Amino acid sequence: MSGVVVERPDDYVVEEPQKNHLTLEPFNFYTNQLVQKAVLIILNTPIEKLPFHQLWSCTSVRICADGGANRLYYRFINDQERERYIPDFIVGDLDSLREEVRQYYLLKGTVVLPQYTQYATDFMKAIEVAVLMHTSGKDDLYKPVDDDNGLSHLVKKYEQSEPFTAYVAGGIGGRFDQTFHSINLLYSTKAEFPQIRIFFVSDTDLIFLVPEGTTYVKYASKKLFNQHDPVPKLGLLPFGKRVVLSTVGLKYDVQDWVSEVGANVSTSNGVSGTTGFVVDTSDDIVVNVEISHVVGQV
Ligand SMILES: Nc1ncnc2c1ncn2[C@@H]1O[C@H](COP(=O)(O)OP(=O)(O)OP(=O)(O)O)[C@@H](O)[C@H]1O
Ligand SMILES: Cc1ncc(C[n+]2csc(CCO)c2C)c(N)n1
Repeated sequence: MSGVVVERPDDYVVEEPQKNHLTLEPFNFYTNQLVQKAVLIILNTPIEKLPFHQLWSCTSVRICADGGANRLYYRFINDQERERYIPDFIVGDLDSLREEVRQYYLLKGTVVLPQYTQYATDFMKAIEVAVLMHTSGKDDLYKPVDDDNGLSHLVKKYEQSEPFTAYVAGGIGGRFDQTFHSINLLYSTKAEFPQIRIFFVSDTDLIFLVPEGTTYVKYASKKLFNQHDPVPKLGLLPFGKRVVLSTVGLKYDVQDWVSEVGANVSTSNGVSGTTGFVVDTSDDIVVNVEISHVVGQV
């Protein structure tokens, strides 16, 4: 079998790579500082166990995909709390949006954008809003938009979009086709909107695409995203093509290791790197890192 696996100590100091690389800082939202150009997309899955306040305060545009607005609304027990968290947009076919929720956010100034097409998911529609907000066409979102598929046309009209980060609350771990759709969007948005960097935040994991090439995943400390496990669990998941992987800073570092669905896949690996780890991959893969935060901490 090709490739080598090397077991590392629980804490392993990793230097930033010398060669040309991409740096990702997926855990920055925990620092409560605004991540430049970040948006929050709230999907229709439970949000109670997410680090919600950090996600909210690190983003400047907040978009609910249809029933995601219900999740936001019912997260709060009274209007005094609720009115501090007003989304900018609610978008989708609106078959899940509760009437009292729609009324409330409309009164508070949220733009409600019906998009009735049944050839795109509400999540995809939310991504289109996020993209448009980073183009010169953002003002069009505040004018009437064709309510079937108008967003897709607008997105095509304004091609250039500035790079930005999208944190996605939920979308993983619920219905299996929806979960797979979320994973698929990591690949399809890279092709269609390469300027977006998507990070899914689930109850248990941070999930993101690591593109072909060398990526340095950087953080101040493992404690920032996981206070329970000194070696947070991690998976290197080749949902796309067969890949050849080399890593530095994982509990089970691999070198020239061939990985594909149906053969070897590195699951139940762990993060050893004290302030970062490096993944070198011949094609795009998905990485999940186990997160945990102290219960009760905002
Ligand atoms: N059970 C689930 N598991 C994972 N993600 C979900 C689940 N339900 C909804 N989502 C995500 O939340 C988004 C909004 O969902 P909502 O239930 O409001 O609309 P829907 O009409 O059921 O979904 P869609 O029309 O997008 O298929 C979906 O597009 C999807 O990304
Ligand atoms: C080949 C194909 N498969 C499934 C759907 C159904 N679908 C996909 S997204 C969506 C919107 C849900 O709000 C619906 C119903 C389709 N149109 N085409």
